[in-house]
Amino acid sequence: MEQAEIRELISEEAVDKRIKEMGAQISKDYAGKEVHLIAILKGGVFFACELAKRITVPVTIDFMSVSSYGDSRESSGIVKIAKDLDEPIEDKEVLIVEDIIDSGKTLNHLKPMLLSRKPKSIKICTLLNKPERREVDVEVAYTGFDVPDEFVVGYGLDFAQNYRNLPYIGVAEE
Ligand SMILES: O=P(O)(O)OC[C@H]1O[C@H](OP(=O)(O)OP(=O)(O)O)[C@H](O)[C@@H]1O
Ligand SMILES: Nc1nc2[nH]cnc2c(=O)[nH]1
Ligand SMILES: [Mg+2]
Repeated sequence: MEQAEIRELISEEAVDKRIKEMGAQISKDYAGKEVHLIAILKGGVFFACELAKRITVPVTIDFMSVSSYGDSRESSGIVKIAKDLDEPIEDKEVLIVEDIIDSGKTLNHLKPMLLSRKPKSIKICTLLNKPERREVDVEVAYTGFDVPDEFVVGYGLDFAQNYRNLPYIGVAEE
């Protein structure tokens, strides 16, 4: 495995605290409704599971596998769907859950595709957002943290498939 130095950017405590706040906000916004989480594999799953535990309205969850980075630090620009959802989303209040929005290409591709399946509503929730790198516009309803233009790892985010299991957010130094 390629070794990288990991510098802590956001501590485990800060991430956990922010996820609790996001869960409380989502519970308030979806009061009286059910929320259907769509976790984007692989990275989004770690955050989605923690977030789901902090939401107090009824929650269902489904998974979709989309990947454009492969083992690289740069997006290939080609968004590959490796696994589709198991369930239809028609008439559901859908919340797409991502670990990071970087260029925006993944969600720019995914959102119209999911909208064509006629959900009642569709919103995006991301743990991390990298605004400096945005190439296409994406409307984000819930953001955990804005991060600088550095390659971050941990909490689901990988570098060549490693480091997803770190309980904090770090930067993989060159
Ligand atoms: O805004 P973008 O530039 O499209 O980048 C964001 C996407 O990149 C990462 O996925 P990746 O392709 O690395 O797949 P993975 O979650 O399986 O690692 C991340 O989980 C987002 O889905
Ligand atoms: N691990 C990781 N994956 C990404 N995908 C898009 N941006 C990033 C990033 O900064 N880190
Ligand atoms: Mg990745």
